[in-house]
Amino acid sequence: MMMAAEERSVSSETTGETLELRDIVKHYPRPGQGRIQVLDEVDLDVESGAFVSLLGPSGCGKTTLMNVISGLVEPTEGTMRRGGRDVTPNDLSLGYIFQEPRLLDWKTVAGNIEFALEARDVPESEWDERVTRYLEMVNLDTEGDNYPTRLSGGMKQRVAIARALAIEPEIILMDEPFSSLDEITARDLRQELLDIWQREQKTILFVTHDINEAVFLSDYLYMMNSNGKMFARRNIGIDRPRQYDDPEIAQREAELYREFHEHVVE
Ligand SMILES: Nc1ncnc2c1ncn2[C@@H]1O[C@H](COP(=O)(O)OP(=O)(O)OP(=O)(O)O)[C@@H](O)[C@H]1O
Repeated sequence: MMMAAEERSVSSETTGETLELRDIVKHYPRPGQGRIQVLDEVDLDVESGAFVSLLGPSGCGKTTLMNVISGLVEPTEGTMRRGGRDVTPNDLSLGYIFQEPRLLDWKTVAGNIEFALEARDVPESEWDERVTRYLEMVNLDTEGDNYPTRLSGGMKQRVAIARALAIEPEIILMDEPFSSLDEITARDLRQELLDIWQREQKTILFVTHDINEAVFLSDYLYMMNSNGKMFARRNIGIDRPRQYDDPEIAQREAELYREFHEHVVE
């Protein structure tokens, strides 16, 4: 049943403290033009245990914002806080999944996961158990000795998800992870992702420009305009488990699309 957006609290299990971004500004130098502003005083709350989506038109600064959270990009201004304290990306337990799987083709599937575990200083004695556990979780337990070049696009993205989960992060950043896949595969993976999110009680921040995807997946979503300004935070307010063909999904998508369209400067 749909509830008024403002009435619904976020997630059934919130286990920790909210990550709060405040007044994040990012300027990039632009040769011959001084600089461009990509993020304009962005505020964002990622509540622990929540599935949060970030929706915005191409080039508005979504990836830049994810990179600020992960530490790949230094913000020009702004703060990240958690539990009343300033935090840096190094204080956060983060996994990052990109649009492309970014696997190492010369390593096996298991080797790719071990590579990530080694980089995070996970003791080698734990590698086998983690590789097995997370490959099973994404239904690839028979592929550990295979090489990425022999896998389909959907299977590669599953490996990328297993690799991110294997380091057991608290927060998973996902930047349009399913946008290069066909819709059938993407639907399967979205469902798997939701199953994992609920079972493992992860916090997910998910970038997309697909409103239907955001509505299907999220507890709440943020909307950005082309000028890098965050103009709305909206609860989805549809009970889980959700079905793609549920008219409530289509109705919420239409409402949010109208609002998004009104604000996005083309
Ligand atoms: N390192 C950089 N140096 C200069 N400009 C950059 C840099 N990275 C991104 N930009 C510019 O910042 C703007 C925002 O880019 P960003 O990748 O964050 O947008 P996005 O919303 O993720 O786009 P998309 O949806 O197409 O992936 C773009 O105009 C881009 O050209």
